[in-house]
Amino acid sequence: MKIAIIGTGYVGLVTGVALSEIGHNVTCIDINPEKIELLAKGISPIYEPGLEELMVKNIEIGNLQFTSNHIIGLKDAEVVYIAVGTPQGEDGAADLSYIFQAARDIGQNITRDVVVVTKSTVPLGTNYKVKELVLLNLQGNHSVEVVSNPEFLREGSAVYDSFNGDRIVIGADNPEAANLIEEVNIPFGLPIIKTSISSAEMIKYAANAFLATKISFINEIANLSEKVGADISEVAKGIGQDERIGSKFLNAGIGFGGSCFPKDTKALLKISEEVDHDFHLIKSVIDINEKQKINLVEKAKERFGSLKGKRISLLGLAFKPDTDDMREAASISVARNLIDEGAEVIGYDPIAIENAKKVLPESVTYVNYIEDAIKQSDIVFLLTDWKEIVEKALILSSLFMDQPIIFDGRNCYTVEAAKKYHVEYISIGREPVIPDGKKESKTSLVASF
Ligand SMILES: NC(=O)C1=CN([C@@H]2O[C@H](COP(=O)(O)OP(=O)(O)OC[C@H]3O[C@@H](n4cnc5c(N)ncnc54)[C@H](O)[C@@H]3O)[C@@H](O)[C@H]2O)C=CC1
Ligand SMILES: O=C(O)[C@H]1O[C@H](OP(=O)(O)OP(=O)(O)OC[C@H]2O[C@@H](n3ccc(=O)[nH]c3=O)[C@H](O)[C@@H]2O)[C@H](O)[C@@H](O)[C@@H]1O
Repeated sequence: MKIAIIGTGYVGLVTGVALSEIGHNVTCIDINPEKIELLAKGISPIYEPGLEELMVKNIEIGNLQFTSNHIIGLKDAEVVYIAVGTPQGEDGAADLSYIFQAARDIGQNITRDVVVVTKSTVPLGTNYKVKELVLLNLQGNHSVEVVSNPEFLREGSAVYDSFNGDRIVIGADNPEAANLIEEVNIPFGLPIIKTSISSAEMIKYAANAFLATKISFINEIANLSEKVGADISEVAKGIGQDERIGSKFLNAGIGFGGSCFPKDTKALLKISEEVDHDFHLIKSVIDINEKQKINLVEKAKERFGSLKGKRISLLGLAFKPDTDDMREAASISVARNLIDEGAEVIGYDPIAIENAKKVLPESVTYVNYIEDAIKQSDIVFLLTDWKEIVEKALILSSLFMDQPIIFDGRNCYTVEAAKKYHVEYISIGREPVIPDGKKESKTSLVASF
């Protein structure tokens, strides 16, 4: 089938590549000409494991094209996906300006009957507005249907998720349009759930809000556990074994970040306010998360009294491992707060440094190797559990720091491991580890590395 995708960000690009991989002829359109130039050369502008290889393969076999020209991209398209951003607006509601512009672009440039599929996360009722706008801008006599097809991929495993997702939601009021989009998706071999447009729009917000709630819940239990002498790792294991609860998304830490949970929880709150619904729970989820982001800074202040002049390395700057996305990353609030306290901040990330430079305070300095970050530090903050960081931070701190101390925002190590390496170790929802006895010799540490 001939498909056009508007927007080649995390969602649009991955969707375009995945649809081309299952045999569709896909043209991805973006208003950013630099992105399109890179993409046309087979270079992915984002770091996403496995994406570039699949993209190059489908460009070569002729299933995948890129353009910044809507006239070229929309010509003859039978299905048009909207995958533009819906960032948080000033009042917390989703900013729909990119969605509405995409709808106008579609209306002005389609050359045949189309089904418009909204992949972007949009508030209730948006799909109807999209249909209206497409029709209003239509240049010919074409029929237009809209389908809500929310996306559930996670950054860092977006390609895997596209082919292994738990479900595909198709929300449509018109059964023929729903059937067409089902046909597009059948080769994925995933369960398909058909709903009304409004239910599909709500499913996306409800899914993200539920996951965010699970995280804020476990973070509150972690904070309480610290005060009463329980250990959150044991508690999470104990409750996660109950199939009704499930073990996923029970990792306590420094709160959820990223391009979606923070904005989607706020957008859901706004949606509720607009219909006079007092959504108390989601308000608490957001508040808990705000506080949780600076949990480690508070702990460091308590431990040292003052952080003035302390050299603190932040290990992991992206909002989660395996991505270069810095949107709402915990490192942003942590760096700002540490600098306000007079600390010197050193940043390290395996992939996200260039993006981090655009959003972290100017006074942050960066190093290209984790070894250098730790060697220069009085205190280590572990913020993102990249595999490399987890493998190296504990042992390198033990090796290179005079008085090794790690504040771990992702609970990467066991208490036993911290004790073994004689590292002072402060994590979330667990007893701090205060090292006792003599540190192992450097030779024996190097040997075990
Ligand atoms: N990032 C993620 O992991 C997920 C995002 N979503 C949702 O998907 C949507 C897209 O998110 P991202 O891919 O992260 O956004 P993004 O900001 O990375 O990419 C959006 C792209 O759309 C382009 N664009 C904007 N207006 C355009 C127009 N009129 N014509 C052509 N291109 C245009 C921009 O230049 C940009 O490249 C959002 O609603 C988001 O909430 C849903 C699931 C996962
Ligand atoms: O709508 C979206 O954009 C996407 O949002 C999330 O995906 P993503 O933000 O890429 O990443 P997650 O793995 O969900 O992590 C989000 C944040 O929660 C944090 N988290 C996650 C899990 C956990 O147990 N604890 C925890 O603190 C992560 O560190 C990260 O900061 C959802 O998992 C996707 O299903 C959804 O499509």
